Amino acid sequence: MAVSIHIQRSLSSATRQFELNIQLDSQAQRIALFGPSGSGKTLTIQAVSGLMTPDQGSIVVNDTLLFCSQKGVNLSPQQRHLAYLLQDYGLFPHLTVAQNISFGLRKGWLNPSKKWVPAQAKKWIDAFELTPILGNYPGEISGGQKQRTALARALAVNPSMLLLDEPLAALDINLRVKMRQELSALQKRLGIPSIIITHDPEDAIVLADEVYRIADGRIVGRCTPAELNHEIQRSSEQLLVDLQKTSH
Ligand SMILES: Nc1ncnc2c1ncn2[C@@H]1O[C@H](COP(=O)(O)OP(=O)(O)OP(=O)(O)O)[C@@H](O)[C@H]1O
Repeated sequence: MAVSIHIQRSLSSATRQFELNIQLDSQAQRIALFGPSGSGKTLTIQAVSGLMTPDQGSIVVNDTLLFCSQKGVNLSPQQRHLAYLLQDYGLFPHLTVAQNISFGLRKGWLNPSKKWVPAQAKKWIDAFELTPILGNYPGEISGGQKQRTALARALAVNPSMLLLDEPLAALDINLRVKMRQELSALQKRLGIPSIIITHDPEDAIVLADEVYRIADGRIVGRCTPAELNHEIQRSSEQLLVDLQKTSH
């Protein structure tokens, strides 16, 4: 994948001002934006998906110009053909699992009927073993099933890229480890490019080929997952040494 993000956006509320200034060029298939809460991860991924319009700059994904302030280009989220998996999965609570998955494939504005399952959706329902819960509502299924439902909905429209916003944050620790491995296997199987945003180093290590650090609205560094892993291990060893020192 080739991604080029060069964007600026100023945001101000009554109490604070935030400057987003992202400069990123990558050829990696799987990218992680890794940084603390409030660093600008969501704003960046929203700009790529078309949900937030930068004040200026450009965004190119695989030779397609998605946004360019100079040329007056700003494709709608639908025109961008990207799948955006939200942190809380964004499932419609009043629609069944089957209806949620079929939602993006419906023709017209009406909700999909409870019986209609298009072929593109069927493929993902089988892949994620969702058949037994097709008639259930989001409130009646587990966290892992919600995530698989949201993924099936995102993938059913045949996107050219997958945008993942803290995809594991809502899961408990055991399920998180399992779903991280499942997601990694899925990335490899599909070969679909992805951008994941996360504050969890484990996500970045397992789900990316290239890690971009983000802080205060800027990209402040780049490393490989192996380098990040090494750094995390070193700092936890150091923490252990410090703890031993203070306990003597
Ligand atoms: N409409 C807005 N007006 C003013 N400030 C905003 C607005 N939207 C976002 N911000 C600020 O921009 C900053 C970056 O927000 P963003 O949601 O991108 O952070 P994040 O890195 O995704 O954080 P988290 O991991 O907590 O989701 C935050 O400090 C936030 O308060």
